[in-house]
Amino acid sequence: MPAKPRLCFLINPKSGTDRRQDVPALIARHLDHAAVDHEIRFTQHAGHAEALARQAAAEGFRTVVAVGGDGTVNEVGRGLLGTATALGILPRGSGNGLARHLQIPLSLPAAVQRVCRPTFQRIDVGHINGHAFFCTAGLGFDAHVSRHFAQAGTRGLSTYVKVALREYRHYRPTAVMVTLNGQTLQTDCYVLAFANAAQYGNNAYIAPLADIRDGLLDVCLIDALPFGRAVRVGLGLALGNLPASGAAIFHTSNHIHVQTAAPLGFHIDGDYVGEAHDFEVALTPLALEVAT
Ligand SMILES: Nc1ncnc2c1ncn2[C@@H]1O[C@H](COP(=O)(O)OP(=O)(O)OP(=O)(O)O)[C@@H](O)[C@H]1O
Repeated sequence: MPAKPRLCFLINPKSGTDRRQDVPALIARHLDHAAVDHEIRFTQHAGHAEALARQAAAEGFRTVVAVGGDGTVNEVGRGLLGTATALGILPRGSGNGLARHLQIPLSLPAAVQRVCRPTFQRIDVGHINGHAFFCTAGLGFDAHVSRHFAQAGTRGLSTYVKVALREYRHYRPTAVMVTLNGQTLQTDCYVLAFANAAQYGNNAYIAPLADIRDGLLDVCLIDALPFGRAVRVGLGLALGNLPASGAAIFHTSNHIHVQTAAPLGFHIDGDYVGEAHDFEVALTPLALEVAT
C-alpha cells in the first residue's frame, strides 16, 4: 500500500477571535485518518511560521497547513516557495482573504475534511520590494490603516472599520509616478493596491476581476477620496462592483514601478511592512502549489 500523504499543521496560537477553541482536538476529531498522517506544531513568535514551513518541506510533508489568518498564510507560503510542498489553509483569522478567494470552507471542521482530500492547483505569487504576497499588497491609506490596526489592541472587522474611519479624517494623498505596461502616470495616490486575489478579506473586493492564475496583478488606483467617493468606494468594496462604480482606475500588469514624492507605507497581505520611496512590484506566475 502506498504511504499516506503527511500533513503538517502550523498553528498560530495568537490568531483569530476565539482563542478558547481547542484547535488540535478539533483537527484530530475531523481529520480523515484513513487518508492522511499528520503532525501539529505551534509558532512561537511572529515570523516563525516561515522557518517552520521550510523545515516541514525539507522533511517531506506533502502539505503544510497554515492555521491562522492571512498573516500566518503569508509566512507559511513564503517558507514553501521553491519547494515541492503545497500550502493548505485552516482559516482562523478575521479577514481570511486567500481562503475566501480559493473557496476553502471557513468552518474549521469542513476545512479539515477538505484538506485531507484536496484538489492541488498552482497560484501566482506577487513580490513588492522583495516581500512575497499571495492575496494583496498596497501603498497608501490601506497600509496606513493596517499599521494602526496592528496597534489597536483588538482585532476583527469592527476594529478595522473603526480605525479606518478615524484615520480617514487625517490622511492625505501623496504624489507618485507609476510605470506599467510601457507608460508612466503622474498622479496622486490615496490607495494603490496590487491584487493577486480579488479581495482584502471579509469579502471586501478591491479587484473583483482578479484571477490568481492569470500571470497578472490587478492594479487599483484611487487618487483622492473625498466623502462622496469614499461612500462609493465603500459600497464598491462590499458589493464587488468597484470597477463599474467609476471611483477607482484599474490596470493589469506583471511589473509595476512606483516612485513617491514622500516615503509611503506599504502592506503585504494586510500586515504593515514599513515605508519606502521606490517600489518594484512583480508577479511570478504559478509559483506556489495550494491545496484547495
Ligand atoms: N506565536 C506567536 N506569537 C505572536 N505573534 C504571532 C505568533 N505566531 C504568529 N504571529 C503573528 O501574528 C500575526 C497575526 O496573525 P494572523 O494574520 O494569522 O491572524 P489574525 O490577525 O487573527 O488574522 P487576520 O490577518 O485575518 O486579521 C501575524 O503577523 C504573525 O506574524
